Amino acid sequence: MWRNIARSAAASSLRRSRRFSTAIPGPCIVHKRGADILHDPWFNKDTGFPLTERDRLGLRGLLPPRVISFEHQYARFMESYRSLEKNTLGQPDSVVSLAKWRILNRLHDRNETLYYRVLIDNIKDFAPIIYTPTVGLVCQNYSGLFRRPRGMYFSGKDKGEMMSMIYNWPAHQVDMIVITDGSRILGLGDLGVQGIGIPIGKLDMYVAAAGINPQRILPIMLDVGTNNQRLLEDRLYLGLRQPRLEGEEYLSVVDELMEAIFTRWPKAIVQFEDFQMKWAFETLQRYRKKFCMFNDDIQGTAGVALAGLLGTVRAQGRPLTDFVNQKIVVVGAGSAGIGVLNMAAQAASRIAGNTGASPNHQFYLLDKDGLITKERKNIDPAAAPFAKGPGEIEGLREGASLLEVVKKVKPHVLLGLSGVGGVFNEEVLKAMRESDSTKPAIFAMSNPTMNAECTAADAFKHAGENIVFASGSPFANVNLGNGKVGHVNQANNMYLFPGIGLGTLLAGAHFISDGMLQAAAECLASYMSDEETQNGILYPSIDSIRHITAEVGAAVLRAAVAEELAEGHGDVGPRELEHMSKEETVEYIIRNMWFPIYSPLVHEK
Ligand SMILES: NC(=O)c1ccc[n+]([C@@H]2O[C@H](COP(=O)([O-])OP(=O)(O)OC[C@H]3O[C@@H](n4cnc5c(N)ncnc54)[C@H](O)[C@@H]3O)[C@@H](O)[C@H]2O)c1
Ligand SMILES: O=C(O)C[C@H](O)C(=O)O
Ligand SMILES: [Mg+2]
Repeated sequence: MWRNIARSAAASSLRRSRRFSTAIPGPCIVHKRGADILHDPWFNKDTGFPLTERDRLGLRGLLPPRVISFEHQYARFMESYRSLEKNTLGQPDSVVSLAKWRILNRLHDRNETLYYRVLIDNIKDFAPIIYTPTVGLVCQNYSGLFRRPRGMYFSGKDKGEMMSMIYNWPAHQVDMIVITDGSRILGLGDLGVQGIGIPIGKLDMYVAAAGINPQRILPIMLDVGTNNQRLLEDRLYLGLRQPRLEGEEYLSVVDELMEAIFTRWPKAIVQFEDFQMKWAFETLQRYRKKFCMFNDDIQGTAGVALAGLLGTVRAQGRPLTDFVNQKIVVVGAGSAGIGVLNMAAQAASRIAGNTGASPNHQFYLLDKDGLITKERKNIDPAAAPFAKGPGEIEGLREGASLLEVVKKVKPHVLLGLSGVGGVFNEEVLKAMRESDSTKPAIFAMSNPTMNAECTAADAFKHAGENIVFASGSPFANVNLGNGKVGHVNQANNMYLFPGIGLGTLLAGAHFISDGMLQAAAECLASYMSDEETQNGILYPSIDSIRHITAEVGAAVLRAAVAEELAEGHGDVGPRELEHMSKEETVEYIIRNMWFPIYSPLVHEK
């Protein structure tokens, strides 16, 4: 009975997702035979190899005789996943999440086609396991969890060797690379080499959401040491046991890696992820015009937050032009917080029609030392444009506490990117009841869950039921009683980075412009209907992430075409891209999404 239910549920979700599949899978060339294929997750089909293929590839006798269909393999995996869920009921969240991660990771290591199919079809359930928040726990426990490597590892000790090392990667073509130096993993700090989990999780989202072929992705860890004393003393730690490289020494290592990457794959796109603030901004500035790259924490996050901020204006039933009047308090002046403010300021001045008035007078920025004003000593240059002058903050002093700021400003929006769990405490949330907005917005965007500025339940309890709430990590909707539900949005850059990467790739752009990023944010902002935003729903459900990504990708591609940055991809040249309508561009993007289906394997020496 259960088997049938599991199978029919699997079959219906397979049907649902087929709209993204290409009709008949073309053959796939493989340069291996026999057991080597079974041990290669790109090509392995486990018991799914048809008999003719077993003969052709020298697999006969290496597998049990019965051939199991893909649908049956899928149902079998889902059954074991569901029984794991049943068997771990009542155990601590971290134990359950890690057990789920392990079973998914084992499949990932064995059979990527089946892995990505279950991931795509069950993205809402599985994203919190392979991505945020569980990926944070995985990074924290990486040395103990390590079984086999994934991606590439470059270290400070490889200086002078990177250009040849990059050719050790087995794929001929790589489209998307996510790279970290592990220095600021989510809100968990410096995790050194253990941060490799982040590029892996981000690239899984690229496959699931953007349909990038998993044979063309590459997670990279750049290990320049760690300043995390606990890791340096941990005998199981797998990274370099030395303090982080700094200054020119650090930059020369990153330079060498970037040169190596783009020498081998000139058309690749590189996403920088979870670099500590000083290097996040510095590397973005250094490489942005030279290579096709972006920083997701600065630029991806900014677009997602801006879409949410515009959504909160619509949620109040006000026209978008009212955005310039919104008082926004940003807590956290790091790469993410400053990135958000830069993009919000650009949007405000666009909306204000470039009147020349200071676009950011409605923004308030706090860091660990409180409100940032022009009196701040050694102010970070990136934060300086948002520092308040004496005339702008009557009654507030340099370093004023968050509570003081909220009480005085009565902001429309309170947005946290501080990495500190619980800083939106009961008093702060209660103070938001006095907000000048009819629907105050609370964005607790820090990750993972423990580091969120507040929980969803606390936000609705203390700040009131009429708030709009969003968090970076997933929380369940809140039951407000009397049949009412407090909707929880997930304000996470996963809604944008896959579309930014895919749109740039298919445009064949060599540079990711502000216009392309702005197009991505605007596309996400306009995705929801007025009715949805007025019900506090600012972002779509993650179930539709492939569709959102197709739309965002098309917006990015069209912006690249408009700016004459598109050079085309494969057989499709810039002229053809130029002549595509909006709908045709979305269709083009969808047609180019890889979909997990077993292809006939053809051996070639
Ligand atoms: N939801 C998303 O999509 C998303 C995207 C990017 C980053 N993030 C999260 O945002 C957080 C910050 O990321 P980042 O790259 O900006 O980090 P960062 O280290 O560059 O910056 C953190 C900032 O928070 C400030 N801060 C620390 N303690 C504070 C306190 N008690 N009160 C006020 N400010 C405080 C610091 O002074 C610093 O300015 C992380 O938890 C990260 O996971 C979420
Ligand atoms: O990784 C995430 O979930 C979002 C973001 O990039 C972060 O650093 O927190
Ligand atoms: Mg990040």
